[in-house]
This record gives sequence, C-alpha cells and structure tokens, in this order.
Amino acid sequence: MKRLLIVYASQTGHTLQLLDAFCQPLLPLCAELSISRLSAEAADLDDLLAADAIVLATPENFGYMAGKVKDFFDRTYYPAQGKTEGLPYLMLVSAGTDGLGAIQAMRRIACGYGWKEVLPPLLAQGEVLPQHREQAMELGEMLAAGMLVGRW
Ligand SMILES: Cc1cc2nc3c(=O)[nH]c(=O)nc-3n(C[C@H](O)[C@H](O)[C@H](O)COP(=O)(O)O)c2cc1C
Repeated sequence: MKRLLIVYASQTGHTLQLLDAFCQPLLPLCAELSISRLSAEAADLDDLLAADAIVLATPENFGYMAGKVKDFFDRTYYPAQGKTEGLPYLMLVSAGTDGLGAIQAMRRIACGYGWKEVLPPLLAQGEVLPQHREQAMELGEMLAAGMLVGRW
C-alpha cells in the first residue's frame, strides 16, 4: 500500500481547514492509500522514510514556514540524506496577505533533500474561502490519483 505523509502546523486552524479539504477525497481510498496525518512536532524520521509522498501544510509566520515545520526539517535532514531523493511533495500554505516566503523557503529545503514538487502549491491568503477548499480537494484528488497509478 502506498503511504502518504502529511506534516502540518496550524495555530488558529486555517491551515487545518485547507488540510481537511485536501484529505476529503482521500477518505474513500483508505484501502489503497495509507495516510499519516501528523503535526510537525510528532512527525519523525521513521515517518519520513516510510513515505511515498509528503504534503507540507503550514501557515506563513514572519515570512517563513511555521517553526514546528522548520524543526521537522532540522531533525530529519541529515539522517534522511540520500534516502528520500525523488520523494514527491506538495505544499499547502495559509497566510494573512503573502505566503511566498514560506513557499520559497520550503522549496529550497525540499530541493536540499532532493524531493520533487509534483503539483503546484496551494496558497490561501486571508480567510479560507470555498474556492480554497475546492482547490485543496482537487489537489488531494490529483496527488492520490498520481500515487495510485504510479505516476510519481
Ligand atoms: C506570529 C505570526 C506571524 C505571521 N506572519 C505572517 C507573514 O509573514 N505573512 C503573512 O502573510 N501572514 C502572516 N501571519 C498570518 C498567518 O499566516 C495567517 O493568519 C494564517 O492563516 C494562520 O494560519 P493557521 O491558522 O493555520 O495558524 C502571521 C501570523 C502570526 C501569528
């Protein structure tokens, strides 16, 4: 069974709203796709090494990813070196007005691991709107479909 790791942080629930929408189309696939949805402080190296794809979901804080997500990278970067190359990933970002700093920073770090960004990031600025939820659901569908047909 393919395994999807979701690593997230959320202080006021906006990123979680995106994540809930993203996960909605995955629920009927639980017989074919194992999903580990973990807060960034709970996720560890074993979770990462077991993953066939990873979703990084975070608010933008001070022009960067949440500190807990950065800490996940700090804890896993060296021990994972050479072991996760080519891992498909995508990003979900909730931000007040911007979000590009968080996206750029995660992209740079993911590049260091050798991961492959397989779908464009979802950036929701301000309140999470129905259109953001729809986009998140579409991304969930596309990521799962790509994993199940072996596209990535
Ligand atoms: C400490 C802090 C720093 C923030 N910095 C930024 C920022 O640099 N850029 C931005 O667009 N929004 C910023 N915001 C707003 C959050 O990104 C936004 O409220 C987001 O939706 C929160 O998501 P969450 O509810 O999942 O924590 C910041 C919020 C906090 C609490």
